[in-house]
Amino acid sequence: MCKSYYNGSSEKIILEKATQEIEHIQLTAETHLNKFLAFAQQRNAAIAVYRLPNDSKLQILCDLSGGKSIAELNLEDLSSGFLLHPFQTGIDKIVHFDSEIIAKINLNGENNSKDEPDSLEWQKSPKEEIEKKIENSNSQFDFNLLEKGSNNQSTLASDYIDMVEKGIQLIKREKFYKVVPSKIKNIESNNDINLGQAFVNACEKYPNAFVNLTYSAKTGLWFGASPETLIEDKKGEYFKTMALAGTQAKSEKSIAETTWTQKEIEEQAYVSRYIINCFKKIRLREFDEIGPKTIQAGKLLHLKTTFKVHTKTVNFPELGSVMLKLLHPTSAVCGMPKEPALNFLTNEEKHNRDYFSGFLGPVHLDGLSHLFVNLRCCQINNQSVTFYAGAGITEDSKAEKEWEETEMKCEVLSNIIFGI
Ligand SMILES: C=C(O[C@@H]1C=C(C(=O)O)C=C[C@H]1O)C(=O)O
Repeated sequence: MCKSYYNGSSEKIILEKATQEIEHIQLTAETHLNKFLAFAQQRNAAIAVYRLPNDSKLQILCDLSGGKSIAELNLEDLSSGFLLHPFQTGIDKIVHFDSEIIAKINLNGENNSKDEPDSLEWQKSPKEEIEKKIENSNSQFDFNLLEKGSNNQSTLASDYIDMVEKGIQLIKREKFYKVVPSKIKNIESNNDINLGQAFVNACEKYPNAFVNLTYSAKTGLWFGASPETLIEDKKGEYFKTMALAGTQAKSEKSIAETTWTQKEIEEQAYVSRYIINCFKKIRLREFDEIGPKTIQAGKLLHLKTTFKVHTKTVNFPELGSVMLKLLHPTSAVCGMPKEPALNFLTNEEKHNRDYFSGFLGPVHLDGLSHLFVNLRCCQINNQSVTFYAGAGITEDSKAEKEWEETEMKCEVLSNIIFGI
């Protein structure tokens, strides 16, 4: 007869020990992210980490081939993945990361404690061996291997103010009605940024932003927390876009009590009008228009109008792809009319906007393509970080105030990265 040595209390101890061990190997979101980023850099892979607005999951997408450059964008032709598009069209910098590996990290609900483990879920991976390699990796992302920043001269306040004054003069002479000059701010870094921690902090601080961190040898390392959707296209269901413009610092007043000046109301109305003109070009008349409403993006407030089309009702399955071509660059980041405003920016801005005020986001993932305007972003280089920001100018603009606005916009991430 087989004797059983069952002993309730020792079994309990074994179980407790095993549970402790499992908890020990469960990691925080910050540690998971740092492992993924170091792995991607070492393998020459492309990686996109993002958190959609008001979501509790961090999504990680990795392309072991390092991403593909695309000559001409056609959303319909892309496989499921992540897209990065620069501000300027017609330059060789549109890059698509294929969704070869997909993982999700569920943050621990509302009272997410930084020391509590966050569960990692593998949704798609080519080999178990890769999962193990990432999970067991102890190496760190090496900032010394990044390029030195090419946009390395911060824009001087006096140069920015001169550019804005010049823009106002041209508006008065009716060359255009609105233009959005941008600047860069370069801050030296000692190459010891904790990317995982910065990402998780940005998610907590900006719950309704699209928080994103992308890296590939082709595109470099970019970090952003964008408040602005360019297109949201849910196959067979809906298409959405938004007119976001007008900026003020959040005061003691509640959002409901916030008031806007004529200048900001006009500036945002131009963006709405621009979107409606794009709908007109394709003879689309049926859309919902919600707003303008005041929304909060960290310490800043903006005016936002949402446009929604029920794609099934209007029988326009390629609406997302068509609207994307018409919308970019919108008058929220370029100006109106588009051509003269763009010429002004090309002639006057001394830096290259690169991916700033372009667009980025997941494409064809679970039937959703959600592209955001790349705002409140920075490029992390070897020994420096370059922050980008712009401000919408109309006839009633005050140049010094616009400079202050760009400073506040740079602080969105410089605060997270450097505490300034
Ligand atoms: C250009 C930026 O933001 C855009 C310009 C805004 C404005 O001029 O008020 C507001 C929101 C964005 O559409 C930026 O963040 O750099």
